Amino acid sequence: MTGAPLIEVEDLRIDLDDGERRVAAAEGVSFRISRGETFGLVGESGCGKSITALALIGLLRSPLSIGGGVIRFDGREIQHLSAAAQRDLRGNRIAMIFQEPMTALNPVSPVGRQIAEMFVLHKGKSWREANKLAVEALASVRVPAPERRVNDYPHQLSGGMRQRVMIAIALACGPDLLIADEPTTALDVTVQAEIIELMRNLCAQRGTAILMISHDLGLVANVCRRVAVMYAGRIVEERGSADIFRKPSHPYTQGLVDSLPRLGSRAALGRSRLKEIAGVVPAITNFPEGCRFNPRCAQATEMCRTTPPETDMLEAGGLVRCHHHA
Ligand SMILES: Nc1ncnc2c1ncn2[C@@H]1O[C@H](COP(=O)(O)OP(=O)(O)OP(=O)(O)O)[C@@H](O)[C@H]1O
Repeated sequence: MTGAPLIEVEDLRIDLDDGERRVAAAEGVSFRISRGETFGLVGESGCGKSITALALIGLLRSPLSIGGGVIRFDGREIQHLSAAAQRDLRGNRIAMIFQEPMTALNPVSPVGRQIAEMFVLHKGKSWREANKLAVEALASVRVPAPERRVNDYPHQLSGGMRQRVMIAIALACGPDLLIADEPTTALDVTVQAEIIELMRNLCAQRGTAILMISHDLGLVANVCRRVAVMYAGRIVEERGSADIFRKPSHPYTQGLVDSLPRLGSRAALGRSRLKEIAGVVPAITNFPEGCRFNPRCAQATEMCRTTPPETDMLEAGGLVRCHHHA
């Protein structure tokens, strides 16, 4: 590990331009991830997690675009790289896996070929060599009988096996950063745990940093050392994973913690309902004045309705954006 961050996001703003006006879908987003570190981005659907990830890898497309701020990867500003250099960065140094592997995999190409392609395109290997490496890559993600499975098409594999193939493709070139956006949301719980364990182990062995994105705070805190909580396009709290559970500082984080089933609790046993956060995430075009969480917050005061809170450093370590933080 070196002291310099692997990726550094400073005051990032993402604009949505609907042809008539330009609004900020995300703003003031700042965080850093060191080499080999595990960092989570958590929040309900629509808070801006995925668009932040897409901005990091230069894949935002119209009507969304970067409206301000800086993204540095290994000291270089991503926005100022040529399209070819950005492509190279994506294949070689930053990889991404998504919720539904079927949309990322090519349905008419055997999975072995799709893995081998990474070695040919990004590492200059011959097809013969790349095919051998593809079998090894499938074995590394514990796909049984990899020498036969390389010939399978994506539809011949289960959801869990397809996600293993995606991990093999993502890690083929030995990236420095793996972005995992809801990687197991479509899978059932036991398969989910296996895939997370596999991803975590492989990245730890290879020193690959993870940016994990999910609506599930329990899952993210289990995998990541640090967690940033996002609400309505802003990071509202950033803490060490253990602290987030022990002493959440922002009322929104508190709400996310309260909505998690606890082992052995009545809710976990299905006998009572979990405590949900009342209300919904506002649409981008309708962010409230002041603190964006104020309409859903039991602690909101007049100041919360008029003045956006600044980011405060917490004595115990971490950051929070709330006028009345704990
Ligand atoms: N191509 C697009 N055009 C217009 N709005 C978009 C587009 N992509 C995302 N958005 C909007 O940007 C906001 C943030 O979306 P984003 O996908 O980042 O949320 P998220 O927190 O990742 O949630 P989810 O888990 O549902 O993907 C949402 O309000 C979404 O509707």
